[in-house]
Order: sequence, then C-alpha cells, then structure tokens
Amino acid sequence: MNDLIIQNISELILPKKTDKPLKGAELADLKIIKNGTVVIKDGKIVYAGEYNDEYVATETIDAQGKTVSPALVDAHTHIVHGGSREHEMSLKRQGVSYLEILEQGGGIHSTVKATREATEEELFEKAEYELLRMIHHGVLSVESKSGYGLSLEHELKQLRVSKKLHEKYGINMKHTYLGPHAVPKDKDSDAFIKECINDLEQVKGLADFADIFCETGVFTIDQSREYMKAAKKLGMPVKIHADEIDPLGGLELAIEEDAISADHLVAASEKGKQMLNDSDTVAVLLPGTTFYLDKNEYADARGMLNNNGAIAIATDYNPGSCVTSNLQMVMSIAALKLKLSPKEIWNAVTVNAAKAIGLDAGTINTGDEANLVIWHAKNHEYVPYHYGVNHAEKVIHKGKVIVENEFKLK
Ligand SMILES: N=CN[C@@H](CCC(=O)O)C(=O)O
Ligand SMILES: [Zn+2]
Repeated sequence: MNDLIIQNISELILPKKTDKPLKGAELADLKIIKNGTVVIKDGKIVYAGEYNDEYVATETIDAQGKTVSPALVDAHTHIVHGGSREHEMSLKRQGVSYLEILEQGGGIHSTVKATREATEEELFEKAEYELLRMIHHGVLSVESKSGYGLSLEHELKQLRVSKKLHEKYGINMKHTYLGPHAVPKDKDSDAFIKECINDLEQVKGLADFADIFCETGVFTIDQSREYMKAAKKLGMPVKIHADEIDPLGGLELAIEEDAISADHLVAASEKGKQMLNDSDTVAVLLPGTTFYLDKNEYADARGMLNNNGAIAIATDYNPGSCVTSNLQMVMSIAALKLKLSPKEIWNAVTVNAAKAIGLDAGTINTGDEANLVIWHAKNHEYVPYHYGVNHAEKVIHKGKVIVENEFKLK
C-alpha cells in the first residue's frame, strides 16, 4: 500500500533528471503536466506524471487548482551569523556605498563582531528560526556558509552550528567554509590568506566547499587562485564570490579552476561569459542582492544563457547585502530584472541550484526522495508573478507533510 497520493494537480512541474546542470537553451526545457498525479511510498516517489487512478494509498490530497513542484533549493546563504545591521539602511540612503561601509569597519566587520560575541547556542537559535522560515517557504535544500568568524575558532563555531541544524532537521544541507570573506581589521591581507590556507586542513571535516570573496579591497585574483588551488589539493571543491561589484576576472578564474559555482557575477566580463560555453561551473545569480543594494545593473543572465552557460538563482540571505530568506521573492526579481521566463526560473531554483551545491535534488522522478511543495497557485507562472508573499501551502519532506500554511484565525 502506498502512503500518499496527490491527485488532480493543476500543474505538475517536472524538471529534467540530469547528471550535469542544464545549460543555455536547456534551461527553458521544463515538463509541465496538466492534471497530474504523484504517488509516494516510504518517503520516495513511486509515480509522477499524467492523471492516474490505478494507485491506492492510505492518504490522498486533492490538489485541484494547485501547482506541485520539487522543493526549492537555496544554493547560496549566510544563514549562520550574529546580530543585524538595520542601521546600514539609512547610511545607504545617504549615499554611502557597500564597499565604503566595509572600509569604515561596518558591513561584514560588524557582523564578524556580533558573530564572535555570540555563543554557539545563540547562533543556533537565530539560524534555526531562519531555516524554519525557509522551510515554510518551500525550501528543503540549503547551502550554508561560514565567513563571519575570520578566525579558525569562530569559523569552526559557525560550521558546527550549520552541521547541528542539518542533523536536527535532516533536510539537504551543504556547508561552506568562507574564511576569506573579509580581511580582519588588524591583519595584512597576504598574511590572512596564508592563515586561511593553513586552516583548510582543520575545516575540511566540517565543510563541503571552500569559498572566497574576490573583490576590490577584499581579495585579489592572485590570492583567490592560490586559495582555490590549496583547497583543491586537499580535495575540497571550490566556490567563489566573483565579479559582484568590479570586473576583476573572477568568473574566468572560477572556470579555469573548475569551481562548482561562481556566484554574483553582476560585473562579469564578456570573456568570462563566453568561457561558460565549455564549462559546467554553475553561475549562481543573486538578483535579490542587486535589488537590496539598490543598483541598476543586474547580472547578464541572458548573455550567459546565450553563451550556453549554466545558471542558478539563490537568495544570498545575509544580514547586509540581501536581507531576505524568501526565495520566492527572488524568483520574482529574477523574472523582472534578469528577464528570465518562469520555466527558466523554476529550473534555476531546483535542478540547477542543486548542481551548484553538488546535490542530487530538485526533481520528482520515480525513486527520488519525495521532497515537494504544493503551491497555492493554479499554474507555474503564478508564483513569480504574485510577488513578495508565501505561496507554499504544503511542504512535503521525505513523503510527510511537515508544513501546512493555512490562513486561519484563532
Ligand atoms: N559579498 C560578500 N558576501 C555577502 C555579503 C555579506 C555581508 O554584507 O554581510 C554576499 O554574498 O553578498
Ligand atoms: Zn555570499
């Protein structure tokens, strides 16, 4: 006997199961079944496709008027951190730029102070609340970075919190060491990169990836290359915050070093975009950050796709440059500002986002873990269209309904 049937689904979103990320025109290749059925047993998908009434199960959900998709994948977050930086909003309004705030000891540095001062328990409690918010918004795979410790002791503290969340909730999580996220105020940048390289050995048991912020006034291309090579030598796949503000050639470096992803890329060069053609490095675009930094230029998603690149979309949830953990909101920004179609966006937040963090997730195929969302939306176009709110009605993890978002008054 099966455990659950979801029947009469208005639109069933079925991203393609693939070993490699979807590239270029493939990003628009998304199967959508009208009047679909999903059958689940022992936490796994038994059937997903056209309407089928031959199966029996102990429970049936009628999803008439609803859309069903794989649970979302948030491939770039800084969920574990101390404190908050709401005062930076008025600084920004006075015209102080993100990098100026950082130079003045604010920005990342003020979160470093708060993170160092917080106990492991305090960090856990804060990150847990946000993780639960993500799950309530339909996300069941999360990448989580360190990077607000800037010393081995505090980076390890962040990574342990991330692991504990993973253990407690059992959703898919990947943990990233981002030791070189900023140069500590009292240190020289070359000396600090060496320190981070030395620390790789000790963080590698807790981290799946090594990441670095390559940017003007932060870390150079040469420092980033040295760090990435050292991480790869230890068997750690690499990621890079690249070309977010200035076009330093971070995308080119990511591709040369075979990074699993290159993230941000607002200022990526034409050469870098062309190099995507021969690469499986996923360009993780973070349009919520461009929006929140109040910039007019967004990453050139269409140019990357025209060059046969693989792209994914993520929140970049962090306390400074993108203070939202609502990936649905970022899907809307992607539609408006990256000029992506709804089909491209669904692939970019499911199967391609999973590839950007080395996960086999984001699909609903026979044998897959049953991680799904039933959306209060009659079709796949509705979610990015109706922006800024939560459309996730039921979130299903390993075949069990773990979230029911209902409008009910006490
Ligand atoms: N760009 C660098 N790191 C984060 C921002 C961190 C912060 O401002 O606290 C990002 O991905 O946007
Ligand atoms: Zn980031």
